Amino acid sequence: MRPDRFAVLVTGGAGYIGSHAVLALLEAGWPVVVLDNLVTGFRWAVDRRARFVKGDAGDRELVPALIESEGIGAILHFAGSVVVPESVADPLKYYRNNTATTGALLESAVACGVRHLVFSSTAAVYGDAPSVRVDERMTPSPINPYGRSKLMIEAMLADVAAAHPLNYCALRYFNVAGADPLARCGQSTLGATHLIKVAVEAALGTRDGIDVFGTDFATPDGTGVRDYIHVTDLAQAHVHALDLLIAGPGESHTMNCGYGRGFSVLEVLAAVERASGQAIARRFLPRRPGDPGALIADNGLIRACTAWQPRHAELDAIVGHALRWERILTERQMAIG
Ligand SMILES: NC(=O)c1ccc[n+]([C@@H]2O[C@H](COP(=O)([O-])OP(=O)(O)OC[C@H]3O[C@@H](n4cnc5c(N)ncnc54)[C@H](O)[C@@H]3O)[C@@H](O)[C@H]2O)c1
Ligand SMILES: O=c1ccn([C@@H]2O[C@H](COP(=O)(O)OP(=O)(O)O[C@H]3O[C@H](CO)[C@H](O)[C@H](O)[C@H]3O)[C@@H](O)[C@H]2O)c(=O)[nH]1
Repeated sequence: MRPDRFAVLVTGGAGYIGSHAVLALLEAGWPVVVLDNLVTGFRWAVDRRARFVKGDAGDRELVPALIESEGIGAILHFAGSVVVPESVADPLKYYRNNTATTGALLESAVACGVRHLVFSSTAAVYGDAPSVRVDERMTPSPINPYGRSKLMIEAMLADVAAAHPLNYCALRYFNVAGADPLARCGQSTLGATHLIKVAVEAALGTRDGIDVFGTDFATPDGTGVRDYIHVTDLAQAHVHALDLLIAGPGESHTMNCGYGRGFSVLEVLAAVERASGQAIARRFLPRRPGDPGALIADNGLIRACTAWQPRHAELDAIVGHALRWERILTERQMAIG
């Protein structure tokens, strides 16, 4: 505990990335309050040392009351809708639950004098980037409503920080994967579409196999290349971002979160086969609409601005932890029947 410190509100703290961030904050000594409406998250995923409140991040009565009663001085804002194809089919859901909800959260934060906010942005803001390695100076150009809903929030944050005594870090996550190395939590999302999650499900037989979307990209083996970041390293980046906001002279930052290297779909499948000892059946299909061939983070900025030190960057570690968590989930589901 850091009794001299305020408490941190974690919206979406019952979700995949938020639940890992809660662990990182607790381990760094922060008192933590989680606010989550449980639309995709799980109450059991929240560490018992954190206070849990079920509710909406955009609730203009609940949030100010919570900020006042819990002594909240900073917000880590993970709550949102995250599925790209769904955002294409139902864009207004994304402008409501991402953009409008964050607007309401910011109103509460400003009204109550919250000074710091760390926001979950995404590499999806870059869209079809003109180069494989992207840095924060590139003009964002999202190609789907999900990315646009997040870029609108980045713009809103910049305006709010210019007008009020609140600074922020917008962290643009690349491809988040893996699970807590101590197996306390992991990705439990139902019907997930992320490659590593889908591949470990296929290895454990909870799905038949995997579709490989596109074999004709300008990449070494023709399949899509991504910068997979271990969720625990990403969670740690949030603790460093918070420290940066507190220490700094009120500046705000927009920073990539990735390792600066990429793996193809086939390399990921080979890693999952190595870790599980199971062959994964695959179908080769055309490209998914809107998929860039390769997307890799330039992470020079976060490395220069913070003391962030990735510890789990090896693909085998990311896949191994994801697989172990998937086994735990499968066993739990079998126990429930
Ligand atoms: N998973 C990725 O690869 C990835 C990549 C880039 C950015 N992000 C961003 O990171 C954040 C967390 O994503 P995740 O993968 O952990 O997703 P997730 O669905 O597991 O977590 C989101 C959490 O927010 C909660 N929630 C949603 N809307 C809410 C609301 N209005 N009020 C309160 N709680 C609400 C959900 O119940 C869930 O617990 C999201 O903002 C997402 O856009 C994720
Ligand atoms: O079943 C699958 C799933 C994925 N892929 C391929 O695997 C790669 C990674 O795909 P994911 O769906 O795991 O992730 P995306 O790169 O499409 O997008 C993810 O990372 C982005 C940032 O890089 C955004 O944050 C976005 O929200 C998040 O879903 C892509 O080449 C994709 O075509 C397959 O071949 N088969």
